[in-house]
Amino acid sequence: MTYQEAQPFSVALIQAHIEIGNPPENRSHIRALMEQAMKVELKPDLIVLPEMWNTGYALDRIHELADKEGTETRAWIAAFAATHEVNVVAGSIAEKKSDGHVYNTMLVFDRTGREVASYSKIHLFRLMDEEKYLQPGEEKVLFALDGGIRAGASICYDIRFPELARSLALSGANLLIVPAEWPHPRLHHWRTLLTARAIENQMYVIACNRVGRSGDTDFFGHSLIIDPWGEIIAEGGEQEGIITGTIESALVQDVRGRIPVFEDRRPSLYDR
Ligand SMILES: NC(=O)CCC(=O)C(=O)O
Repeated sequence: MTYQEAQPFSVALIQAHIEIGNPPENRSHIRALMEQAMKVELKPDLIVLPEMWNTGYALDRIHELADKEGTETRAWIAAFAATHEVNVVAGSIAEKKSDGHVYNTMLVFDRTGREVASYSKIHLFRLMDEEKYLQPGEEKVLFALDGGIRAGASICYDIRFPELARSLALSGANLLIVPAEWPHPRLHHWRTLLTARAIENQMYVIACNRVGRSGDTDFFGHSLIIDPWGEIIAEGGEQEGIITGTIESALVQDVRGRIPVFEDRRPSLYDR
């Protein structure tokens, strides 16, 4: 299927609870929610999962729990995508790569089950000790969905670095996808930063956050779909659920035409 600019593209965000350190339980739970998402009246064109959904932040056991070269996740998500003919941004998983390090990695599959991209989080979050256990990725990643939607990858803490989203937009992204495990008390930061990334880059932002308690941390959900004008199209509550919305990438060109931010940039005057 090839995406046409004026064609609505429907999205389902799987705002799930994640069981710390229990990949088999998380796999079957996430799969059940994905099956449920395929049964809604408006069949999604894209499913998005939250961050580190296989293990949660079980960082002290992450070398033992991480998916070895993402083999298991790749197999079942690819089969799901092909069976249901749906694009899947498989949030992110703890992936142990062949270099022996564990990465926080996003995997992306198209409707035929072909893997079209993988992105490892480049900014590790010290407040949750990521830098002690994980290896950062070293490159930004863009990918196309249905041949017409150009998406940029970003994972959770990455959204605090406007340089990344701007660089993805300058490279052609009209949509930013953000899997997350973002907890209280920073709901205000979450909503504000995501909205700012949408407004300043005049792009859609789709952000899927987990819910539930892990240790003494409360994850608040509030998954968001934000349009290029900064309007919130859909927002989850604090309970588990599937958040749906529709995007039209023609709106990106419309907003960029209304306020010519990209034409008015003065990069020669900025430090970087
Ligand atoms: N998993 C994360 O990267 C959390 C980021 C976060 O909570 C923040 O405030 O930034």
